[in-house]
Amino acid sequence: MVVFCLKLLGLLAAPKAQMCHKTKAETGPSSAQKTCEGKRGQMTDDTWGTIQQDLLKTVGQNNFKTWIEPVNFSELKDGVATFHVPTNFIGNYVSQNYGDLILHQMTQNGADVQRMQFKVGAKTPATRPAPAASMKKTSTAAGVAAASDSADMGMTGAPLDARFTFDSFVVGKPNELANAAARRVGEGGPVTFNPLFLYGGVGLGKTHLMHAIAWELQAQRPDLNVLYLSAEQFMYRFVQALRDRKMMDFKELFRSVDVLMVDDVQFIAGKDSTQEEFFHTFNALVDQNKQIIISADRAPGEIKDLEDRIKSRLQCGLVVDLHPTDYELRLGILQTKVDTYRAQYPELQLQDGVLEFLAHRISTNVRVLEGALTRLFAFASLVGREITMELTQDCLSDVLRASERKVSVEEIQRKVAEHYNIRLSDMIGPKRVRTFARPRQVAMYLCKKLTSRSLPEIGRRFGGRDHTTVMHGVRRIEELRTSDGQIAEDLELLRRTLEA
Ligand SMILES: Nc1ncnc2c1ncn2[C@@H]1O[C@H](COP(=O)(O)OP(=O)(O)OP(=O)(O)O)[C@@H](O)[C@H]1O
Repeated sequence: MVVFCLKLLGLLAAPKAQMCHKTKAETGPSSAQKTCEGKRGQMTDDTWGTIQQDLLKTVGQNNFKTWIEPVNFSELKDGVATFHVPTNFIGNYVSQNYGDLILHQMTQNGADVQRMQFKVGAKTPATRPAPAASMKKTSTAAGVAAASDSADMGMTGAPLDARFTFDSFVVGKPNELANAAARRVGEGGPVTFNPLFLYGGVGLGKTHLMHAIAWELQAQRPDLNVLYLSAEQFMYRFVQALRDRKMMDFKELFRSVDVLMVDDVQFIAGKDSTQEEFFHTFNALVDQNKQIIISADRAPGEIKDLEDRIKSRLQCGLVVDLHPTDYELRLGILQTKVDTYRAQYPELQLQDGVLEFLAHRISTNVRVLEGALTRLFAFASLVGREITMELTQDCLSDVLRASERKVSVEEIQRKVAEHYNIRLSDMIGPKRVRTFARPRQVAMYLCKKLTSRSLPEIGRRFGGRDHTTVMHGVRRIEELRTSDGQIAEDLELLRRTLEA
């Protein structure tokens, strides 16, 4: 029988980051290990305490404090040992580096353990549940699959991450509209725009905002049935219902929600029958004036292999995008994160200028930015040193290298030509009319600012022009940037597109 209870509270059981540590022990402890067991399968907090003491001896004080101490044993059930960890990063690190060791110690202490999983969150959930996994992000940095939440979630939605709330979402110019729209929908008032369509590049906060809306709806309108799931999960449910001949149940379930939230809708592109079902679900809910919230990595019209009728439906409501982060937003996010880290690592000193440096240098997505900061704090704590510029460059050299801008002259020429709606050949060609000359100068200016090419090199790429022509062009745009609002706006937009 299908479970009809979609109340958000019922959807919140599984963790955000379940990291299964599968090792050779998955096939069962060795016979030698089995013989040394006392009470088979027993494992208590005390046993974990004993194991921790053993681990302390093996890994040393510093590693122990950083990695093992924050790990809390939760339960051992059906051969699966569950631990709670404060962050994904710690869970992944422990799983990768100490997984075998912990498993070994547990077996030595008589525990019948075959597998371990690390869940982010406190051991005993407070009013809010422990951070939970969304179906779409099932793999972890440890390269292991998430636990089988997909198998046992029945017909409920994906759990929510307790960290993804409006309170923890830092608002800046690039995301203020998306944030305002999300907040409005989160109030659960009369449906004004349907659907709300949020889109943006990787790691810019789409999922964070979706979860924040769901949390807010839960607080403001506990009477509503809210269903949050990824498009992948929607497809999974659909296929399962087809297989089990339970399509009526499936339809009824999806049509009985008050708010349907589907994350990463681009996933269903090219999947014909899933699209068809999604289309019918969508229409049925809109007809009943039920709120739909969708996220995707691009605008509806730009999702390839998505049927036109779906594209047009998705465009019917409010379409808002999360722009690539700017420097101020990145700095704001870093400062907010640092405040939380200070509680976790009170002894750590952070030199002035480090956050500004990171906000300047890491211009990719927020996930990368967060990851860099987490690594930096963990590293500084391990080596017991102040976070200086030098330590930052050492510790994050790979991230910093990967984030170096690699915009090419050709890319700039193409984007600028597109922006001003002229042909590429006219931009590079000899014509001097203003319609072509100004975009050409803008492109030269951006080449100078965003690439490491010299003036003569740039000149060569612009139809063999002399370096003095390039210099003149760059200077002219520099002047116009302060006196002509339109040029300033064009430059900002182009720079953002090129750096995205
Ligand atoms: N404005 C913000 N304030 C605070 N944290 C943010 C912000 N934007 C993104 N983040 C954080 O960055 C990480 C990535 O965000 P999220 O998962 O929401 O990205 P996404 O847009 O869904 O990416 P993807 O396309 O990969 O699914 C999350 O940890 C999220 O909390």
